Amino acid sequence: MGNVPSAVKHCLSYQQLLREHLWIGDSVAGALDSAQDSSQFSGLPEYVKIIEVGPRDGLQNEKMADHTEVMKGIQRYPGVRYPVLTPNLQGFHCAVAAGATEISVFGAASESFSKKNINCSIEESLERFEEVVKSARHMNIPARGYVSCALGCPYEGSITPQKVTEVSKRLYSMGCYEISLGDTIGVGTPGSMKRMLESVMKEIPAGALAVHCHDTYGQALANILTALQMGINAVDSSVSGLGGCPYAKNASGNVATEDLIYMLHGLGLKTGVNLYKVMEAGDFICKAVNKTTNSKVAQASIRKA
Ligand SMILES: CC(C)(COP(=O)([O-])OP(=O)([O-])OC[C@H]1O[C@@H](n2cnc3c(N)ncnc32)[C@H](O)[C@@H]1OP(=O)([O-])[O-])[C@@H](O)C(=O)NCCC(=O)NCCSC(=O)C[C@@](C)(O)CC(=O)[O-]
Repeated sequence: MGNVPSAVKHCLSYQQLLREHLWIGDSVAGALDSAQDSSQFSGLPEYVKIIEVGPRDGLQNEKMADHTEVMKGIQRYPGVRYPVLTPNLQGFHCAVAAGATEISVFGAASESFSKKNINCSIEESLERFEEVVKSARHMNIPARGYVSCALGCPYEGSITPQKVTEVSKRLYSMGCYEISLGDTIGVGTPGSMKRMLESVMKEIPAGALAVHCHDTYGQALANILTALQMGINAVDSSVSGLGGCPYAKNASGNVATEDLIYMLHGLGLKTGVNLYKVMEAGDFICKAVNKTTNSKVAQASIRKA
């Protein structure tokens, strides 16, 4: 990795740790001492897919080199997808050249956020995404779609469930296999999550939806539980709760992967992920970027040690 800056080196070893311990899915053995019982909750899925966004969302506020350098540096393993956010065709071609095996287009349900984040209107963004997703499909590269500001916008305040539904439907119709609904600034509550999902699920099946909850107001786990009860079984999270969006000032990171796993395993749901090994990855990356973990589970285990 000759001239790779140290932040990127950290990212590479971090990716490695996550791959080994999270994406490959070690067996879950005795992750929790507490009783595992989901019987009090109706409608929960048996298995929850966790989409680890730490290497991207978790580090996007850090001073780091371009993704090409990171993608070139990582060691590839069979069966592992290496997704990259691609705002336009230019980004798509760079990502493919760098070996991305999955891409995500990222739109918003708020005009103002769309303009700040990707410098175009919602309609223009959807036209660009059409081209990107079409190219991805030609190359058999799976495409995922994000809808930011699904529960509120840092510039416009509240966003209607209808708008979220409209943008999600367009992304789904163009061929995104999964739509991740982002509470970008973490202002949602179980009530607003339920209202938004009720609307979106009239157009898109639960199996093609994921939630992406930032934890600014401490509502992320409650919002995720609401989504699970409504039949969603894919959840984005970031190890140690690192991250935030450069265009959503004061928004905290995503829900911590450790806390999410703790809740899911406590409910008796399967994830295929070993909590302790994720905590090791969290400890590693926090030290590397000189941050304190936002994971309550990790904090509790530090206090216990
Ligand atoms: C989308 C752009 C690039 C438009 O930026 P722009 O300035 O409108 O682009 P442009 O087409 O006018 O081109 C200007 C220059 O940018 C270059 N350019 C054009 N496209 C690319 C590209 N893909 N990669 C590299 N370079 C690019 C292009 O080549 C040109 O270079 P020049 O000729 O001046 O040297 C910009 O606004 C941008 O980079 N936005 C991304 C910002 C970002 O990373 N935001 C955080 C992502 S996280 C998120 O959105 C939320 C999420 C997903 O986590 C979920 C949630 O929490 O809600």
